[in-house]
Amino acid sequence: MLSTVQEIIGLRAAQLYIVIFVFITVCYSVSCLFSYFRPHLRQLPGPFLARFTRLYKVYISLKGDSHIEYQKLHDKYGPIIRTGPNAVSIGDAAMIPEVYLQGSLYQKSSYITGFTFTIDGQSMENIFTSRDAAQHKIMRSSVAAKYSLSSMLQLEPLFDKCIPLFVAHMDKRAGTAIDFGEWLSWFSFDLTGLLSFQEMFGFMDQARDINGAIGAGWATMTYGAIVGQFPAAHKYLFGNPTLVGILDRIWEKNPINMIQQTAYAAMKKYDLEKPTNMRGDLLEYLRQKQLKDSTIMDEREIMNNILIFFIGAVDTNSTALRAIFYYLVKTPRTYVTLVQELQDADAKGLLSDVLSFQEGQKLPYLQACIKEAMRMHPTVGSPFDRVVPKGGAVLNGQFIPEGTDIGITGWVTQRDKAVFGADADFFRPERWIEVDEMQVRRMDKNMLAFGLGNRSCIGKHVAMMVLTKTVGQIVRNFDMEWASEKEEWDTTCRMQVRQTGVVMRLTRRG
Ligand code: HEM
Repeated sequence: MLSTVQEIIGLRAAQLYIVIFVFITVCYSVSCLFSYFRPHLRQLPGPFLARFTRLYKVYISLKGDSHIEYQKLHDKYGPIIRTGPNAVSIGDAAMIPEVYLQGSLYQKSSYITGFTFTIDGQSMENIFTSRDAAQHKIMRSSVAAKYSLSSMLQLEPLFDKCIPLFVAHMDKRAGTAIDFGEWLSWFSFDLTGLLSFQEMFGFMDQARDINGAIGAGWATMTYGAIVGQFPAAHKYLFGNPTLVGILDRIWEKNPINMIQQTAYAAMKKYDLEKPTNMRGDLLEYLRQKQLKDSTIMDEREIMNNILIFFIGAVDTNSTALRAIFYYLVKTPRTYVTLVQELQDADAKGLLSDVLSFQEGQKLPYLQACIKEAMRMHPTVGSPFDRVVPKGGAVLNGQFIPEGTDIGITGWVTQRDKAVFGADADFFRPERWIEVDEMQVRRMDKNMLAFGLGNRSCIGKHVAMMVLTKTVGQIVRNFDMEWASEKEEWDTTCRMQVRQTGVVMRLTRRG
């Protein structure tokens, strides 16, 4: 083909390559120039490179510090900045209601494209990735009841099986320095298995990342963060069932396979045993739903829901737990206060052997520590992008054209000194307790830890149960100290902000 073209136009190979290169360079430069001058966006401040190309966002994603970068950018350029040819970041919580609280008016942008799963040879949208308002509504409402608070309380006996196991593992290692951050990941994976289909994977028992599942989950985050900038590429990469099929055969032990295979085995077991007691796990709910109406919940949809439960829960819960323990240990005064609250409640006979969720909810300092750590370290580090609807929007007096990706990150709004006070950069749980309701509401309006609106976190109740019960039970039993040679942890943002180097020493309290 190439040689025919050469013959026709009479060029040598080298000359032809130069022509192709020049042609592509000119096209790319022209499209960059168009991007730069995009009406209404060109007057917005922001980093120079971002005006031309999406590669700026890829660059800060790969650098791994976008959670910090967005803070710096807003400090430098103000509340509305241009972060891409067609992307804007907002740094003022006053604009949260416009972007996130208008039902489905502002649809999710394509930043989540890379997070679809291939199930039985078919690439499927899920609750997190769906950008079609009607499809998302059906998906979300079909499982909403299971994620409700009352339904989540049925899961409590499963927590009470897993948390004592975690405590026992900590007992075995008491007095030695351990990578507590890793342990939280292993605990979270095992717990999620129990809540999903009553099976633990054995991460805690083996004290290792089985099949490299947690590491591979992180690689998926990196893939998602980059492909989110070039969503059209996804269908040729991990959104391509043929490619995924080949990879699955070469790499049998990949984590999604591992979860799927364990889930299929658990489904078979469930069907065989036909349990009549209310087990409370997600699989039971989905199977029962399917029995009532298999058009809403077919076999693939069951697996889709199980996978999103895992992807939604494992890393987010462990990241939040790491943040809470880190800030408590690094601010010893707060650790002592929390121990005192737990001991006082214990002395009054208010606590069960394994702290119940309801008991934990009645401990104001515990709840304040959780909220404050999630303020200091929101799990998601990049803005949750939405698309400006038809007709455009006026934000802070600035017209933003329709089709623009627009987003806000909690890493900016949750450190706003005008709202949280001059000490907003410090962990101080008391800020949630010592003020009146009006100030709490004011601070809550800046909080994006679980997102807001119709795309906010559906798993918030599960998460609050994990955090309340786990933190309460560990702090109740152990003293903890920082045992890393390094003074600080390391944080890397690939959409989620993961921490490494959380080395601690736990000592059983007498
Ligand atoms: C501390 C733990 C957690 C944090 C901080 C967290 C955070 C978030 C945030 C910020 C969003 C909104 C993203 C956006 O607007 O684009 C979200 C959505 C979501 N989360 Fe969580 N999450 C946590 C735990 C969980 C758990 C335990 C589950 C499942 C059991 C879960 C499942 C989901 C799902 C399915 C969505 C998508 C909802 C939708 O688009 O309708 N999350 N989460």
